[in-house]
Amino acid sequence: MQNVLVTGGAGFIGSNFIRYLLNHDNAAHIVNLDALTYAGTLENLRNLPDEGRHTFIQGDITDPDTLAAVFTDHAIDTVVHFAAETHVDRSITGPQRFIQTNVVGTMNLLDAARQAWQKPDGAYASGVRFHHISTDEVFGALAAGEPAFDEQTSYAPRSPYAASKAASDHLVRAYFHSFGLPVTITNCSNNYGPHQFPEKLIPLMILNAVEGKPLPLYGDGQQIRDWLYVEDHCEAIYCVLEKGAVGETYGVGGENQPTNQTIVETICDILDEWLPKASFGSRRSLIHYVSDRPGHDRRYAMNIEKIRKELGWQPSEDLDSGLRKTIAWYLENSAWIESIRAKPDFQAWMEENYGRRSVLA
Ligand SMILES: Cc1cn([C@H]2C[C@H](O)[C@@H](COP(=O)(O)OP(=O)(O)O[C@H]3O[C@H](C)C(=O)[C@H](O)[C@H]3O)O2)c(=O)[nH]c1=O
Repeated sequence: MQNVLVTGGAGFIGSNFIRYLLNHDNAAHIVNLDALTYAGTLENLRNLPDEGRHTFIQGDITDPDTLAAVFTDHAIDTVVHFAAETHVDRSITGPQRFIQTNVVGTMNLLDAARQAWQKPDGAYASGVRFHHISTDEVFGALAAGEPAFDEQTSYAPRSPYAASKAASDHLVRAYFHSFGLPVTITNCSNNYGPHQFPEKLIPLMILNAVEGKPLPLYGDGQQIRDWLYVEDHCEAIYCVLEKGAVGETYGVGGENQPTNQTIVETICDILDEWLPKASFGSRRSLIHYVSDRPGHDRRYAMNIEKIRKELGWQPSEDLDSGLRKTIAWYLENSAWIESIRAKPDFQAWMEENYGRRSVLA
């Protein structure tokens, strides 16, 4: 792994991965290709360790010419593909962009890798790897008590976002089987941690609770996610790049499965402990139950026995300490928050989203 193309490296997980790689791998040079859509920001790349090994290029994976030039100009030997539209609510109000970026963009990237790496005899340059970052949402929804998803679970996506990621996973496997492209895939559970865009549950609730704004829980708030601290996720990806077998898929989860209500209550309690007492009393009083997300998946959970047994990875962050680190980061990074808030798309989305949901209780 010498010249690593990270797509979507100005986003939440991608920028955390770049930091992780620069800290843990002395040799890797990173080319970060990011379109800087609403969720990507150069603020995520401030103060990188060993900055000289990071090159930023603004560009879109839906443009094949951009991709061909990046592979040629930078002699890319490894791809770690994060670039995607990721917010389920946005996929419900506007699926088009999800298909363009997540499906067409992934296929373009697979084509570019194949063109750059495949020799005339059909063999590939040695040591090349295409790693695809995916999600446990491709497996659909679990009921309470059902066993967690694993690598054998059938695909059953239910949101346009999940369907687009399922399609991208199928394409990556198709390029392995049809063209021999050396691929690996990870399907991760819900990430949280520093630099996450505040449209997602945890950062939205932190910022609203700090400001005394309503905390909108969808439906009954009893949905379950499997929360994975982003640095644990980055470690898992690095582990798969180092030790994972070509053609294989690995599930990555956090083994923390509280209800959404418990997560939000815990955030409120930590802020009550850390900040001066609010005039309205406990921050839990800000919780409002609002109309549910259409087709809301009840529960996700990822079985991690394969990656644990075969590659020796397991998450190390427990939810309470991970949440405390995350909340501390948001409290200490007001400049980052202001830069996100200044984005016109952020304001428009928050207004539209709050307007759409009626407060039920
Ligand atoms: C924003 C928001 C969310 N929620 C609920 C909806 C979900 O049950 C849970 C988490 O929602 P969020 O939108 O943060 O994430 P998911 O829909 O679970 O999907 C996330 O995790 C997977 C793995 C990905 O692959 C997605 O890219 C990622 O966005 O909280 C609320 O109750 N209120 C809110 O205001």
